[in-house]
Amino acid sequence: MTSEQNVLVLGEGLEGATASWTFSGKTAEVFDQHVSKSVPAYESGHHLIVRLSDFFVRPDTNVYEIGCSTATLTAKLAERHRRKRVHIVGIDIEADMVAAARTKCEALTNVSIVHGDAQALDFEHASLIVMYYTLQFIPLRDRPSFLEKLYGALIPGGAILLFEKTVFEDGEIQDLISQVYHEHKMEQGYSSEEILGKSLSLRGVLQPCTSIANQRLLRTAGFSKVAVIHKQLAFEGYLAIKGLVD
Ligand SMILES: C[S@@+](CC[C@H](N)C(=O)[O-])C[C@H]1O[C@@H](n2cnc3c(N)ncnc32)[C@H](O)[C@@H]1O
Repeated sequence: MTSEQNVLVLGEGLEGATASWTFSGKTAEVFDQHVSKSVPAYESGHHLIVRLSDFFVRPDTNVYEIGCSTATLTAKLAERHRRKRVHIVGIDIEADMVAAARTKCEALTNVSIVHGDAQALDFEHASLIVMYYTLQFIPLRDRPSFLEKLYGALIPGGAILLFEKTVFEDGEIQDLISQVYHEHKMEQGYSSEEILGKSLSLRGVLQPCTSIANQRLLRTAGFSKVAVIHKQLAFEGYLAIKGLVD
């Protein structure tokens, strides 16, 4: 039997097929556990974003988390800025994620959870836009215009915090980082079959770029200041600031 025909095991009881990873259905139910085991430094990345958000979030603006999943980070941002007259907006394309996000944010009066494809939505008067491992699921050809749209929605001095899984330019480094990442997943309790299954299911769905390409994308969209602010194996975070003058 070929890998295309196999039912793949993906961890947390999830099943799938090659090149067919989805965030809908059962994935939403087990997402919090799955993502925190799969993404190295998942929680410390959230902490970094929350701390950095203090420098950019302004009263009477919108703060967006695009691809909020179950709203773990959206809720942390809302809690941090609850005294600031700021509207925190979590967005996700998957109805099951949106339902879980709305439940998690029920008690937070400064949060809206929007169901939709971020590529088709309008953004406005934003002081901060966060994408925590979401842009990697948007088709490569659409990323330049999408980032230009987000740049246009930011107020001067506003920022984007973008986290992405990346690939290394050097094949040898890519190979050894991949091996260490597999070991990390084994330490999280995943079997070899689950690790391979997840990797096959993400084929063509998660499209990573190099660090250089991501930084170039941000600069081309208009951001005058771009820096790498987080790095753990292939998982990288960028801060991109819109200049006070365009
Ligand atoms: C890796 S998860 C994000 C994790 C989340 N930010 C966190 O901190 O736990 C990616 C999310 O992006 C969503 N997504 C993918 N493409 C999207 C799009 N075009 N518009 C809105 N959400 C999207 C997926 O449904 C998924 O929930």
